[in-house]
Amino acid sequence: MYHVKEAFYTLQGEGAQAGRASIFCRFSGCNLWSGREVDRAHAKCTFCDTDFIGTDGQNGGRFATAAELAAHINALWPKGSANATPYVVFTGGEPLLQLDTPLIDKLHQQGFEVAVETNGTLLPPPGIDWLCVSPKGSNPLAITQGNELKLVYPQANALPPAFEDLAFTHFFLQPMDVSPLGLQSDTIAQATDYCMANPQWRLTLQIHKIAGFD
Ligand SMILES: C[S@@+](CC[C@H](N)C(=O)[O-])C[C@H]1O[C@@H](n2cnc3c(N)ncnc32)[C@H](O)[C@@H]1O
Ligand SMILES: Nc1nc2[nH]cc(C(=O)O)c2c(=O)[nH]1
Ligand code: SF4
Ligand SMILES: [Mg+2]
Repeated sequence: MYHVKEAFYTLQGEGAQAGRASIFCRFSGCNLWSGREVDRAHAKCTFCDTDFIGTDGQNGGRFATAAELAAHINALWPKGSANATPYVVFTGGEPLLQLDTPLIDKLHQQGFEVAVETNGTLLPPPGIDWLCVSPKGSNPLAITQGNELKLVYPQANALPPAFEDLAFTHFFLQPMDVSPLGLQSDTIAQATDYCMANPQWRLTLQIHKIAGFD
């Protein structure tokens, strides 16, 4: 049984694929936080910007089989876009708690490229077409290679030099959005300064928040 918080058609807002039309499938649940505000301060990941509890979001629900969830995702992709490769981004919560080979296979059969946004602490199933790893504090990485490493910045226990020799094609700093924490801090300026001083790193901004879409 797959538990999906929400699923929607939008543009990828982050990283090297920013601007690309995408179905986002947000799985429920995470291994680093319960998702409850009362637990945030003591969680293994404390700055999350996302509600991933339950299955009550837009197009959310419980799906008994890979075929059912793949069909649900396929129905959200616009018809008559024959020159674009359909693209689905699995996120969460932590998608590697639920994403499996049968679901990836079904999506490939339907012509989709499959992307994943993960905290990197769990091993992925084979067949993922675009893997984005976003380390969280001192939580050990199980994944040390992929397409992009997207580090939320700054994090006291996850400094960029700890990651810069890993086998990723792209290295991004994403300024921490501290508004979910009720804080104010110029993390965009801090990330900008770091990328200018350390050119291996590129700045990525969350364009969906700037532009005002999901
Ligand atoms: C909500 S997470 C879900 C996927 C996975 N659990 C992970 O952490 O990568 C999606 C993306 O949002 C990023 N993110 C979460 N909270 C953020 C924040 N407050 N500011 C900037 N990026 C954030 C994560 O690092 C990750 O790249
Ligand atoms: N537009 C848009 N792009 C995104 N890229 C990563 C997101 C995520 O929450 O994983 C996200 C999201 O929530 N919305
Ligand atoms: S690991 Fe990802 S989903 Fe889980 S709490 Fe952290 S940012 Fe949110
Ligand atoms: Mg998000």
